[in-house]
Amino acid sequence: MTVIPVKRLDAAKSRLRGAVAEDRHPELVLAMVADTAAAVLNATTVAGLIVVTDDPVVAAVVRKMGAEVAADPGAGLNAALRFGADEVAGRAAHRAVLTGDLPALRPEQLDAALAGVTGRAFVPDAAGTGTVLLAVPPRTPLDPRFGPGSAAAHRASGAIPLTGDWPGLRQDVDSAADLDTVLELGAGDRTRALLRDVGLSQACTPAGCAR
Ligand SMILES: Nc1nc2c(ncn2[C@@H]2O[C@H](COP(=O)(O)OP(=O)(O)OP(=O)(O)O)[C@@H](O)[C@H]2O)c(=O)[nH]1
Ligand SMILES: C=C(OP(=O)(O)O)C(=O)O
Repeated sequence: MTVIPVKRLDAAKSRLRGAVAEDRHPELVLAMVADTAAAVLNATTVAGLIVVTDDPVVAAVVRKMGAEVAADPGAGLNAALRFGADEVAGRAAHRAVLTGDLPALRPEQLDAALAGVTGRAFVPDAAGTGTVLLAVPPRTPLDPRFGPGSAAAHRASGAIPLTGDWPGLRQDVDSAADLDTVLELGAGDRTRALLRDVGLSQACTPAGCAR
């Protein structure tokens, strides 16, 4: 089972504000969440998805896609993750938590990363400082340490870093520059459509991408 935490859309991705017009910001965040969720739900090794959120729009969209929704306990990101992981304990071999800002995630990249989970393990983000995925086998506490410098915190807590050729999995979107990168990697349909709509899309050919 996989868990994705999502902040309320009016508060989410504050560092990304300004990348698109203010009134389109919630749509962009939602599109990235939906593309992340779609990739997770299409992964063959994932038994199901639970989204921990207090946002009614996010809840409605991901439910329609086939995810379950749990209310955010309201005590921050790691509390939301612990709560989500507890909700699915005993329902699957492995539990994985994933950030909701991975619009270029591909199901096969998630499958490949999860195949390497033999103990408590994490996937650092592309920058190497943050974390995009933390996973545990049965009966192992999740002990999430997301937040600034989380890759070092997960490593220091004994989690095994997993690295592989998983560019879509590792590329989270925190800034406007990250949007360019996910477009180059190949963002999911919803994110690409939104960015095209606001004039930020790229035209890609086998020779490369150009604005
Ligand atoms: N349910 C829940 N999700 C959270 C919370 N804080 C962060 N998240 C989610 O955790 C994931 C990773 O968080 P960040 O990359 O820091 O995203 P963010 O907090 O929206 O971004 P900034 O406002 O720019 O810090 C995203 O999917 C967020 O929506 C929280 O308190 N509750
Ligand atoms: C919350 C995190 O993401 P970011 O640093 O990308 O905000 C994290 O890496 O723990």
